[in-house]
Amino acid sequence: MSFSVIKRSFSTSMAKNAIKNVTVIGGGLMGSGIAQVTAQAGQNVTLVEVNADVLKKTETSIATSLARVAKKLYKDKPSDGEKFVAETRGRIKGSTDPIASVKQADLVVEAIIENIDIKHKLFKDLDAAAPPTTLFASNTSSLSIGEIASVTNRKDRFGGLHFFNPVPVMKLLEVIRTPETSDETYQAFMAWGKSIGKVCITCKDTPGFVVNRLLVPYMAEAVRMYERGDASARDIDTAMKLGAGYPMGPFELNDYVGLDTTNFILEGWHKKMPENPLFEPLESMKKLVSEGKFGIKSGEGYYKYDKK
Ligand SMILES: CCCCCCCC(=O)CC(=O)SCCNC(=O)CCNC(=O)[C@H](O)C(C)(C)COP(=O)(O)OP(=O)(O)OC[C@H]1O[C@@H](n2cnc3c(N)ncnc32)[C@H](O)[C@@H]1OP(=O)(O)O
Ligand SMILES: NC(=O)C1=CN([C@@H]2O[C@H](COP(=O)(O)OP(=O)(O)OC[C@H]3O[C@@H](n4cnc5c(N)ncnc54)[C@H](O)[C@@H]3O)[C@@H](O)[C@H]2O)C=CC1
Repeated sequence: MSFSVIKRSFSTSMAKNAIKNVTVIGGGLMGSGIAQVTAQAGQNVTLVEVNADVLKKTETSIATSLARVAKKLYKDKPSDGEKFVAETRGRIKGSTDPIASVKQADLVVEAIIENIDIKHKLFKDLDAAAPPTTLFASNTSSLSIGEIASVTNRKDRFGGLHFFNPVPVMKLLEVIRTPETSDETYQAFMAWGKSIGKVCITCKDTPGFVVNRLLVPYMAEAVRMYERGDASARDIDTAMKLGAGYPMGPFELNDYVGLDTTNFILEGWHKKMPENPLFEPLESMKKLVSEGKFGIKSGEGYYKYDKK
């Protein structure tokens, strides 16, 4: 009896605190997807970018992705698909003013470039501007959530929400709690992840969390095999797709994510953990990055791509 009373008051307080207004900072590859899936779930999104031109590009990429989702969801009724796209887009408001964008926010998800100094500057400004109840999260791939949160006065209301690329397709959300993230914040993150259709797992604030801590060494060993001449990149990719059931081989995935990103992660972890041989930098990847060959986004990485 007393249990059911407690349960009711807990769920009432959760319902009262449900996240409805989300601000996403950064509308690149990840931020555009995060904004899209949040709006698809019926929540209001403010999407912040550095200028109007980038916002326009973000808007186009969300429209393209939404059209793919609509085609799948409403294949027998295209008019409903059009309505879905229009309504979802209508819930996303673009902004170039991060300070104003957080005034009404229940949750802020940061997805700007992977640079600790730039993230620190942003969160310092947002912390001063946002209501004390606003929850903050970073989508960082490789940095420490605690270190990012250290410049704010809301370390208990700060955690990691790590999405996967492409966000509209990948079902996983890693919810990261630091030793200072409160239980209430953690529960709110888990509930929010579920509300936008993701399957949440929890991980401590350790380098790479779960997926990247396993994926990066795997990818690095594949590159070492190629550098030793054991097998070609194409054959390693074919082997891992047909022999291990991966949707993409390690070189295709590397080109898809961006070699600049994986190289940055590896170098950062090598600097932090120089004794760990898994994170030794990769000569072929460093060379490609120095030549501006970042993978699909630049037209060439381990493979060549037609520029659209
Ligand atoms: C090296 C490690 C370094 C880590 C660096 C940091 C990175 C991180 O922090 C975390 C990460 O994100 S790690 C990367 C995780 N992502 C992956 O592993 C993707 C693996 N690839 C795939 O799942 C499929 O090839 C994929 C889904 C991408 C494409 O599938 P297909 O090859 O079958 O191609 P499609 O037929 O075009 O697509 C399949 C269905 O998905 C829909 N779709 C794809 N992209 C979409 C998008 N952007 N928006 C909306 N819908 C999308 C597409 O419509 C299709 O749907 P169906 O028609 O129903 O099949
Ligand atoms: N690329 C990937 O597969 C994944 C990346 N991540 C993480 O997500 C974050 C974003 O990565 P991507 O979307 O790949 O990068 P991206 O380079 O595609 O997008 C970053 C966007 O942030 C914008 N930006 C930079 N500074 C800003 C600021 N102060 N205010 C507002 N916007 C700003 C840039 O204009 C750019 O459009 C990084 O922390 C990355 O580690 C996480 C999961 C997967």
